[in-house]
Amino acid sequence: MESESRNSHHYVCKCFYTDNIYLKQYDIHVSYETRAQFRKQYLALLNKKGCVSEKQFSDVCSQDEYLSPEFRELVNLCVTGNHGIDDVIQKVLSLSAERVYSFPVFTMEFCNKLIEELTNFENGECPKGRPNTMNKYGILLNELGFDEEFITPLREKFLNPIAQKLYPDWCGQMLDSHRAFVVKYKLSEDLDLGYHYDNAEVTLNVSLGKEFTGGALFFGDMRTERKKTPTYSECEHKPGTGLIHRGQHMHGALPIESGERYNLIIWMRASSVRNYLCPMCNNKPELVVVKGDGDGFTDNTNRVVNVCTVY
Ligand SMILES: O=C(O)CCC(=O)C(=O)O
Ligand SMILES: [Fe+2]
Repeated sequence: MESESRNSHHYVCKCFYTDNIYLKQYDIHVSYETRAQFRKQYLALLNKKGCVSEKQFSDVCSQDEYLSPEFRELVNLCVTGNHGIDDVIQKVLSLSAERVYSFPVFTMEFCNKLIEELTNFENGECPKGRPNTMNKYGILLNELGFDEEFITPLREKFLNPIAQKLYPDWCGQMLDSHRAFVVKYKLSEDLDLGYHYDNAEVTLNVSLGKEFTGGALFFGDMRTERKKTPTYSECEHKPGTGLIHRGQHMHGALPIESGERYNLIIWMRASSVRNYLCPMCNNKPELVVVKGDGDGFTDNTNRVVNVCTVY
């Protein structure tokens, strides 16, 4: 029984990414690969259903238009044909740190809107949790109600196919939950982030802006492969662009020198691996029930440790 659940992966068919997309407003299911294909195939039908102006057509197309065109092309490459890791690596930028890649993710228009939302939330009265013990000014995206409508579909539809190609050895094909938050750095607030590894199998870190100098990420060794002479490389942030890396790849952030820096961090997790080995303590996890989403462990055994947790 145990080995069965250890080996059983979960799959979706490739068509999940492009077909059977329901447009509630027009009550039709469509396929969307490119805007040109979509226009050719559906414009007449949409016209009949009352989608008559160019603006209405653009609104229909814009469901994914917060994503940069290069990002959508990258995902398309990952889900169509039998492209291997080398084809995908050619489409992304390989950075100086080992197996750290960068690619455009969001449009700048979207980044600006997201920062505006985050600022409103920060200035509001709601009590706020913090993403982890290292950030005083971070914002957890589930507290903004962004998980269901934004991060979960982004992970399932777009990030999983990329992680699957780039990190098959880090369960890139089995990512089934996440913790998403925004970190913020500014001269009078948090300046930098200490050297650490993430509670994640694969991490995406997207720079949202605003304007800043300094604040580059630095990478060292993998947590479990510390070298005598540690490796060290720096990777700059570029607004709209994401960096993807293995969660266990040790890293930190250099001090910001001016301006304000906001980055969206998505720690992606695979229950199939962490259920057997906790990446934080390196032991078999002892499960403790918590309120909220927990850290990506699932309970196959019903063995839960009874301790008090402080929220
Ligand atoms: O400041 C950054 O861009 C990195 C943040 C980070 O590594 C983390 O929160 O895990
Ligand atoms: Fe990190």
